[in-house]
Amino acid sequence: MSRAPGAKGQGGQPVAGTGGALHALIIAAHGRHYLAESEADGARLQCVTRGKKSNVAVGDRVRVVRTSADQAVIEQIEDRATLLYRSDQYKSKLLAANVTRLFIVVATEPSFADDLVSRSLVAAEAAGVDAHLILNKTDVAEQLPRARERAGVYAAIGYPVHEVSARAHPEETVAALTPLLAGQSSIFIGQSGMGKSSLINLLVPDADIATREISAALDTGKHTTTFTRLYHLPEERGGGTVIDSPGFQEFGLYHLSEGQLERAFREFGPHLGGCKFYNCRHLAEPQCAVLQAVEAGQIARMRHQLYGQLLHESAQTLY
Ligand SMILES: Nc1nc2c(ncn2[C@@H]2O[C@H](COP(=O)(O)OP(=O)(O)OP(=O)(O)O)[C@@H](O)[C@H]2O)c(=O)[nH]1
Ligand SMILES: [Zn+2]
Repeated sequence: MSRAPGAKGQGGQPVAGTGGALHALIIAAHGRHYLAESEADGARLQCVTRGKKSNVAVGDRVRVVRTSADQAVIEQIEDRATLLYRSDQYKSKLLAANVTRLFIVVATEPSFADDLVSRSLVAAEAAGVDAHLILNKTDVAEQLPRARERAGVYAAIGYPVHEVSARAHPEETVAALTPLLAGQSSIFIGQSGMGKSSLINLLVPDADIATREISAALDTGKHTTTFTRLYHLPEERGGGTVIDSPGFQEFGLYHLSEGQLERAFREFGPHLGGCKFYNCRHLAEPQCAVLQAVEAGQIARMRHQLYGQLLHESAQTLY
């Protein structure tokens, strides 16, 4: 499949006989190339944006104008219910749009990073997305108590933790996760090796075929796991969609303001307002209710340290 000289060559004008604007859902993104699915008939369209804009995310609902049978230009992004993104000092990167639920996949082994889990939770809070943890590989018995204890820190502050084993108990895993996914627009994120692909393959029976099709349409060559894509869940299990994002090592949140950060640590909530200074940053101020809660063991030190790190990062943005 050749890629659109499309937009540029034809000035983005609709091709005669291909119809006018269409509503479509972005189901994959690879650099500035997107794959959209027509809401009318499910047709797949390779899309580009006008000019150098790259502010489109998987999960976006867009209005496109066809430039050929299978190519289109994105004209407009519909209002988003939610937008998840990460950022570094220099720029931000859209992760997914219109997601209602985020699942962070962790496992008994390899060991997971609290830093990445907490950053994902902060991103979810800031975006207004409901967040859950999936603790996979419960069959690895020796590591289970420790992993449970570590996941328990998140359960204690209100994030549901679902224990599954994609390999040893696939049917139970599907049964446990299906009601959580039905009718939702979900995203799965996780470090490499946690079993995210194994879970997606259980939940989306034709995920491999769909990925190959998307990869071919986007012309990504061998890099099949380096792009974010959206799958439809089987109707007989209640439908919904799930976005699989490639694993990443870093989850920068430089774009969040101090106020957003304070609110994104939900266990700080009951203590906010109890500080001596109304503009307390909860770092080293005297009579800070948050610091007192850390000392009293009511707030996990690890979480407070990350809060401090994120405040530091939010002061570093160059954009
Ligand atoms: N013991 C055990 N192993 C599992 C389970 N689920 C997945 N694995 C194994 O864990 C390894 C990683 O699984 P993947 O599904 O490839 O993990 P991933 O998180 O998608 O990792 P990347 O593909 O690197 O992003 C594979 O060898 C799986 O067979 C489980 O429930 N129990
Ligand atoms: Zn304070």
